[in-house]
Amino acid sequence: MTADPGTDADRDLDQALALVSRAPRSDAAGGIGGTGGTGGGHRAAPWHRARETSTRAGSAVRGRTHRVPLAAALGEVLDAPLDALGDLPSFDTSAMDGWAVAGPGPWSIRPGESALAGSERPAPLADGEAVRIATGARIPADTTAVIRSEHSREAGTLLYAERPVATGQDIRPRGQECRSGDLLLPAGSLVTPAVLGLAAAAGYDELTTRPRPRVEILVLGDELLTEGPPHDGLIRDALSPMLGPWLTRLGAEVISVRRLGDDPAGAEALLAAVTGSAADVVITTGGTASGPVDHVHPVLAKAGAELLVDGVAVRPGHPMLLARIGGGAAGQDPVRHLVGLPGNPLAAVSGLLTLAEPLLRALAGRRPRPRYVVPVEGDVPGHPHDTRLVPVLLTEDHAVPLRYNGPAMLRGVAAADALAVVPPNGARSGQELEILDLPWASGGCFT
Ligand SMILES: Nc1nc2c(c(=O)[nH]1)N[C@H]1C(S)=C(S)[C@@H](COP(=O)(O)OP(=O)(O)OC[C@H]3O[C@@H](n4cnc5c(N)ncnc54)[C@H](O)[C@@H]3O)O[C@H]1N2
Ligand code: MOO
Repeated sequence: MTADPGTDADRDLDQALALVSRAPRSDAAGGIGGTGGTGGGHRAAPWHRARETSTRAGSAVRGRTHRVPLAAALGEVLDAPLDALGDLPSFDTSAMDGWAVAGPGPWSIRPGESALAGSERPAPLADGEAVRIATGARIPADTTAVIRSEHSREAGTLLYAERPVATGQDIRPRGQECRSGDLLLPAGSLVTPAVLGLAAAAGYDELTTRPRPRVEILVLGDELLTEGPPHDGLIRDALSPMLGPWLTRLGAEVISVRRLGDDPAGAEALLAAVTGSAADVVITTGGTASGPVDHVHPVLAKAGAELLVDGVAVRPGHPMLLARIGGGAAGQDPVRHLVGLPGNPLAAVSGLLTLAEPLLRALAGRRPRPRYVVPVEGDVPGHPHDTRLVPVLLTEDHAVPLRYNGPAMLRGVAAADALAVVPPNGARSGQELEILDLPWASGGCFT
């Protein structure tokens, strides 16, 4: 933020800045975040608690719903149960290529006729009769069994079984998988490719789902180049190319990515987004600490935002924050959240996994990701008070920490499968560490 504001709006913002720099940071989150300053103080939220707060914040928002064609529902969550619209299979079906037979053999072959999948139902079988049938074809009335072609022998007009024949064998009876009205999947299920297949098999053309949370990304900073090598104290913007696709992989709909300067116009644009964005979540990068032009906190104060998390006891990324805007006393205004990611690129990744991911999952109606642990290979140094998130490669049975894991570095995480959660004071070789999979490594890419 620069001095010498020219307009009323600039002056307002400047006053807000002055207010915030005099007063201790809001503690409105009931002690969740703390006064923080740059967020790394002793009142920063413990890492697990910050994630829980984020999940709770997302779960508290009444979700939107929409009805969409099957393909558009992929990666969203069902808002209504998936009930069987009819019986499945909807008719008695042959499970094998072979013969439909009635009664004990040998059977006389019905000449010139085959029951094929999708074709009309053949005439009922008389006792002692056999008709050629294909997998998926409708079973003629009065059939007692299907005999696989490789278990049968034709001799002239007669058919012989080469194995004992059990009544009902290789017939899939109508309703074997479900009866009309059965619950196939409860509301809250994630629409995976398998769910799309099931929904189609059950006859659905559309599904009612929770839409993806809309995200707007605001990259703050004057020192950022959009092309070419870094020069003259200017650096490349590493976050714009990374965050959009990453958030998409986390299940968000990214509606815009904008760069804002550190000048009053940038602060005004930030305020406008905080108070009026069409997004459910505004994600900012940079400007979270206490530098002379760090204006995220002052803008949030001016917008009357509630700081739910203001600093997290995690390295890198401790100045990250989560704020709630709107909602009103009676909950009449739309609720929007802001996740403030620190500008250092690995610190931004840390904030993405700590605050943005749990928030987005909850807003999308998804359950928190299951926790799992893997033994670490080698001792890992810890921070005396804070959790560390360390990029790791996953082998069959170990997490192998990677070098180049400093807050300003992406070299480690770019080669990583996951981040390991290292408790305060570090971990001994073989100790089990919680693992946060990166979305492309965990196979969740269809979202
Ligand atoms: N007095 C203190 N200063 C700082 C503290 C502190 O506790 N006390 N914390 C440090 C830590 S830790 C972090 S993390 C950063 C957070 O800083 P900000 O969120 O305010 O971010 P900036 O100051 O804007 O930038 C920090 C750093 O990151 C670079 N950056 C910013 N945006 C991008 C981008 N899009 N692509 C690549 N690199 C980016 C920026 O140039 C700076 O080098 O604060 C410390 N300071
Ligand atoms: O939180 Mo900062 O990430 O240590 O650079």
